[in-house]
Amino acid sequence: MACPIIRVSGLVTRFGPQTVHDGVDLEVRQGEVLGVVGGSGTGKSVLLRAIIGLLRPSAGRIEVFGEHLGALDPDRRRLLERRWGVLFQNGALFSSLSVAENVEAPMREHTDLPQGLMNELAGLKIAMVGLPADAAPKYPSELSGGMRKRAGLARALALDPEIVFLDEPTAGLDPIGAAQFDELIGELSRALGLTVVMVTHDLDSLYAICDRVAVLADHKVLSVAPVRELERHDHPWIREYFHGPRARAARDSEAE
Ligand SMILES: Nc1ncnc2c1ncn2[C@@H]1O[C@H](COP(=O)(O)OP(=O)(O)OP(=O)(O)O)[C@@H](O)[C@H]1O
Repeated sequence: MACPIIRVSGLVTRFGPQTVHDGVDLEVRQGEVLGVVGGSGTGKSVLLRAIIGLLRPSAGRIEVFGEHLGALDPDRRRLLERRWGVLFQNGALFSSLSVAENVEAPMREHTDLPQGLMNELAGLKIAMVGLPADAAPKYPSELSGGMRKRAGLARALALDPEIVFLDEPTAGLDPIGAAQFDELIGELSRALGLTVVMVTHDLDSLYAICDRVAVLADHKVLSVAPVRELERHDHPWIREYFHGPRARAARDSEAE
């Protein structure tokens, strides 16, 4: 069995009187595509932000690549940050930078590569996510939603990360665009041996590319299992989620 690349134990997250997580445990295995699902407001995005160190948990421990995030000095933290890439919910591109400049931004922040090499690498990443070369000089406002997501993914891949975190990558895409994006993530994960942690509401994505799915409910991770096993879980939210009409449609399209 692949070893855990991320280990979250006893995570508690509170905002004032609100407790979002109350003892979240989760292990992510190297090379897997892990989906994170749960009702609205159950703390999926907050969990992602805690794992990448954007948010300090109230209690608990988060280890990434065996390093305890809470105990890292800033230099070690920066080294660790180079090993993952993040695609935020809306792509979060810098609107005043071209696509190529967006992809180069992490290189500029974390490396001393000469400009020529950065240009070349950005071109490679742009091609890798299936964008045409003429997208490179364009600004985010000149791209479709699907192209912006791809550009965000190219930026997440800029430093050849070992883990990619995706927050609702297919939200806002039409079903064909969403399926193509799923396919791209699956292909990249296989080809590059990437570990992918993906917050999603998209049942199609779970069936299409996730090796396992973690369910957040009742302030905890209730279960982590392949989607076919989760279908048999008896928690009311999981039952409703996996046995509603949308789940049936997703299962049927996977079977086709
Ligand atoms: N910085 C913050 N300060 C205060 N409350 C916050 C903060 N960030 C998130 N929250 C609260 O934490 C809860 C969980 O938020 P989160 O965005 O993780 O939910 P989610 O499961 O991703 O939901 P959705 O599926 O609707 O995107 C929400 O009630 C939210 O209002």
